[in-house]
Amino acid sequence: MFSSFIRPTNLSKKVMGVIFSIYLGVTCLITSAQFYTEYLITQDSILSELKQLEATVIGPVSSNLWQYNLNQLEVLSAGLLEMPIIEGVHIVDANGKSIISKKSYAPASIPLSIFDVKTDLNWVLNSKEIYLGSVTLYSSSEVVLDRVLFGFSLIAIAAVIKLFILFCLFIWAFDRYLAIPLKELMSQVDEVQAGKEMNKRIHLSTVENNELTQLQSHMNSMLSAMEKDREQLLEDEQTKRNWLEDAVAKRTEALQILNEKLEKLAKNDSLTGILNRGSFFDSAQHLLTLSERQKSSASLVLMDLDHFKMVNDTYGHFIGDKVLIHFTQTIRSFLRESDIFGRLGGEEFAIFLSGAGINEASKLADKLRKAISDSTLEIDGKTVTYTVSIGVESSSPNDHSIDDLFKRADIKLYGAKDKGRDRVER
Ligand SMILES: Nc1nc2c(ncn2[C@@H]2O[C@H](COP(=O)(O)OP(=O)(O)OP(=O)(O)O)[C@@H](O)[C@H]2O)c(=O)[nH]1
Repeated sequence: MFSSFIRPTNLSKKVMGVIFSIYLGVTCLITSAQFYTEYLITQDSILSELKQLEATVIGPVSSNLWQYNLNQLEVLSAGLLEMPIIEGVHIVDANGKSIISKKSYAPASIPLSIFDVKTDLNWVLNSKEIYLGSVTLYSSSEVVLDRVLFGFSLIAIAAVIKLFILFCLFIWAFDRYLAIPLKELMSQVDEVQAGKEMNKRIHLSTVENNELTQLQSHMNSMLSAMEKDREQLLEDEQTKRNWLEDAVAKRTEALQILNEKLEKLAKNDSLTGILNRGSFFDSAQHLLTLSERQKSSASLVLMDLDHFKMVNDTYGHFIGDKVLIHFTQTIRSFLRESDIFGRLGGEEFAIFLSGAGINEASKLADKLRKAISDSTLEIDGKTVTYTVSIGVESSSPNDHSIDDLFKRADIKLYGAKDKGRDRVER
């Protein structure tokens, strides 16, 4: 019946159990003390009633005993036994011999306790008091209990009613001031825990300022501190992430630049910056295949500086290098974007011209030769001039490999050298 009334929490059950056990124990103790006190008071009142009775009957009993009228004594004692508070009557003579001994209860059902009042019987003759014996009236616990029972029943019923009313009031108060707010607090804590909103706070519907509202404000302070910490953590994490992304981006950029440099180094000649032998032949082969497919012509211009050893020997390697750079820059200024220019090694260079026939290539070669032989270099106060020999060869439909074209151009170049240098052979 109470299970729906009491909030189903272990705490409430435990608190109720403890409080009601204590309350029940205390109530039982007080009720027992009340009952015992009532018993003693009732017993005293019965004793005084017995004494009054004895005082009333002492005259007739003494008279009958003086006359030794046993029949009258029998009737008198039977009459006394009829009274509800008397359980027994005992009359003895002056020698202590029992004359009347009557009990209202059966020998098998002796009461728990028996108490009595005893009075001596005297007879006055010629102003002289003669001792006749004594009369004792008995009463018992049964009589006291009979009287007390009603009052005690009232006390017990009042105690049970009080207990029940207090029980209900306590449950209501416990529920109203503790169980409901606690349940509300728990459900809001669960909501905060389950939800993603960090700014959510606990808000109890009770407005009284008590330990629960203090707990609520402590919890809210804790939640605020947690939110602040979390925000700080997120901020730190974001800063770290930004720093990391920045570092990765910088490193990637550096790697890209390095890769480009490496690629350039692998493909280009370190002194002149134009394609090296390997890259030149790769690109030239690719373009030759393309020209072959497009059935267009292509030409290879092979160049070798004349008596370059002498330049080195005369001016030194440093100036020799400057001459190589000057040669490269001069040739490059005559070329188109689509032309391929490379250093094959030492002082030997080559140009691959896509879409150019032998005439066009020879014309260009002559322009180049003339530009070189006309140029004058002023280095460290020294004037240097030099020439170049050129062999020109155009592709034929049978040229699948750049090596074939190169071999033929090389022969032409040697021809130019043989014929006196500073010449173009085709
Ligand atoms: N300064 C410099 N000299 C180089 C470089 N590469 C090769 N040489 C020199 O170029 C010279 C080439 O000499 P040779 O092969 O005898 O040819 P040449 O003297 O030009 O004579 P011909 O080709 O017959 O006209 C050598 O002395 C090499 O040391 C370089 O990168 N820098």
